[in-house]
Amino acid sequence: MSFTETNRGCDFDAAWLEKVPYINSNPIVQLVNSFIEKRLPLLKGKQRAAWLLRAITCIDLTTLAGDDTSSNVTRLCQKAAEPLPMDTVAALGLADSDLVIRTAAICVYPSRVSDAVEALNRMNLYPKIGVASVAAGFPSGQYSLKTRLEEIRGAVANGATEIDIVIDRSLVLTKQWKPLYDELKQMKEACGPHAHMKSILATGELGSLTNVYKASLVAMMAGSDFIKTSTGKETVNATLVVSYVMCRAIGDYYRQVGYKVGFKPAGGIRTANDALQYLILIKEQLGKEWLNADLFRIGASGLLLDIQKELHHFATGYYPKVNDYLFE
Ligand SMILES: O=C[C@H](O)COP(=O)(O)O
Repeated sequence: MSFTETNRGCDFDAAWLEKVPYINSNPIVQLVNSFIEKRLPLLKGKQRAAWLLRAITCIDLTTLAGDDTSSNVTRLCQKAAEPLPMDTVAALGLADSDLVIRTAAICVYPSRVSDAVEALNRMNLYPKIGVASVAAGFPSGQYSLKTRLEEIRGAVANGATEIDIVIDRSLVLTKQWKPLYDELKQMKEACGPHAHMKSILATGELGSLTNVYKASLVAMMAGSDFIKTSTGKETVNATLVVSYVMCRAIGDYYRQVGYKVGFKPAGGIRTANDALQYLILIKEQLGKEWLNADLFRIGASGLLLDIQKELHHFATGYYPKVNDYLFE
């Protein structure tokens, strides 16, 4: 990953938000289902394998558990560096190629950032593999702004290269768009000039698709480098329908303001098919240029195993059993 100073924000535009029409979910559900049903079966054989490899390079490999320790964070970093077993890499014909398959980043709690930085440094992969820290009172956002900002600064000081902040959903539910913008501007400032800010909207708690669209716009106006669906801790996490709405907002923002903002679905993405559906959606909505780790991430703790199994089967004709992974 390259880290350049980013400035994707613009002034708060209340008139733009007022013009946003009511967004009805029914036609979007039908539209999304119909194009995914058509496109997904068309991805077969080598093309499907290539898309799965692409998906791996866009994963923010995540552990966000109360029992995380330096050991499991170290193992996560090793997985991020070598997400596919050697025999799969060899069978795919990638062993001698220049193509290095790694995940884009790992994603951890703020107190595990130093462990991740140390582990990646030992492999000379920091910051080639990014260290994303959740912050700002993850997952609820229900803390004072002061402590939320301090948490961001602390994670950056410990070496986080990306900060996944959560928004205060109460500001959306009470339509306080300008206060939301002001908070997010301060969070972006707390990230400093190098750490990228991903804004988690927690769409499952925003009440309506219209709110999802408006919150997406406000997060982008405030300078977010990415907008992200969910923490993985809400009752409803990433869905294709909210992703469609967020991608519409990203496309509209790009046409109006001129900045490309990234998209990160997260929460409950577990299978190769789940991942491919998001890739199809992004390509359809935003175009091929968004299909890389600078503009697209998948936040997932449990997706890699399913992709590993499918690629192994594709390359060798053998479906590994769970036991095959026990001693990795
Ligand atoms: O940001 C990433 C999410 O917390 C991951 O959610 P997951 O554990 O459901 O994959």
